[in-house]
Amino acid sequence: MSIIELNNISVTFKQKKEVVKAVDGVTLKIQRGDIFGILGFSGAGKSTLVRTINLLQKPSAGDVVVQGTTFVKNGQVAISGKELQKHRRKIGMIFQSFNLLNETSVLENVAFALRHSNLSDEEIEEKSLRLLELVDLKEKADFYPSQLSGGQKQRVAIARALANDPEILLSDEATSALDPQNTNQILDLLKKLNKELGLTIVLITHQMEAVKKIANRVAVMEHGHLIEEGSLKQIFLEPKKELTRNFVGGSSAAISTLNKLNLDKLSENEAIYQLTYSLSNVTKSIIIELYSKLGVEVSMLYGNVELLNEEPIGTLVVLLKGDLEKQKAAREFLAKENVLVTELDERGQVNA
Ligand SMILES: Nc1ncnc2c1ncn2[C@@H]1O[C@H](COP(=O)(O)OP(=O)(O)OP(=O)(O)O)[C@@H](O)[C@H]1O
Repeated sequence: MSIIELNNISVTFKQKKEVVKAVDGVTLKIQRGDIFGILGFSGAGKSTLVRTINLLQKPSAGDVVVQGTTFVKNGQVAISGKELQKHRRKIGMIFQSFNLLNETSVLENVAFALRHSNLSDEEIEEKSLRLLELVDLKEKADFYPSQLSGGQKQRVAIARALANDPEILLSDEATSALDPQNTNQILDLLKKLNKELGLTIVLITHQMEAVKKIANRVAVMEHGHLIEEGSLKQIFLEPKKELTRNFVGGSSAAISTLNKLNLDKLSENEAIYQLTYSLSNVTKSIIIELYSKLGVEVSMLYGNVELLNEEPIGTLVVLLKGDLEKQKAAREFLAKENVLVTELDERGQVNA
């Protein structure tokens, strides 16, 4: 049984005369132990959708079932306030803005989440320190949030979110305000918590890099709709929708490399492609064959191999030189070899 089931969820906001359908008929099943990435640009409806899981947002229509308990049936709340409160404690949540209490210490921030527990003051302190140790921040227990870096603040927020031993953690753009180094540390921590505690994580983000690093399943949202869903590998290597291709194409490292190269405008016989492929599917030296079989000249602009759920995935950005016919033959050859081909412009943006 899925740990989270959203069935045909819609959320409508009415503002004066305007009606905004923030979420439109989304059905989603999340399995226990998943790190489920929900990817989409700002305004796609990700936060609104995820807030229906703990009923911070009541859906206008649809069903919400969490850990086997029906919270909402046909758009109607189906659980008492008291029961909901009990269940909510088992659903941790972290945000882009950390939402810490600035007037209290790090330790008290975590302890605050335990104020309704049956633990004694001593036990609360002990547990809060244990949680801070889990996020590697025990030595900052007596500090105040203003004395911490963004990454450290997010770690306090994570410790607080784990205080009531939740099985689910909702992460709403938790790394969006952080620099790349802190982002990586937080993502590593989330992965560790998933592995060690079996925590199911719903990761809302507009950053493909975050999804790539830790998610095992991915859904893509656009204009309130869920437009695509699959395993990380499916989304990465076989994206079906234009928007998904855009997220996958033009990886941020490739874009930054291309910008540094500062290439001139491409001529008619030139094209830049991002090639993405699983190393286990592509064994031939495709680049050599492009030249030897098809007579297409290839310049390498960027290359990288990374692990996606332990599977090595290659990303190359190449400049191909050849007339239109050769370019077409090259694309067909690559597609036949299980290589995802995305055309980029000279700045690394996806050419629609
Ligand atoms: N309380 C609200 N009242 C009115 N409109 C809202 C409300 N909350 C969200 N919206 C609208 O619903 C749509 C989806 O917003 P939502 O915050 O869910 O998107 P998102 O994908 O999470 O983007 P972001 O990352 O920018 O928050 C937007 O058009 C937003 O303006």
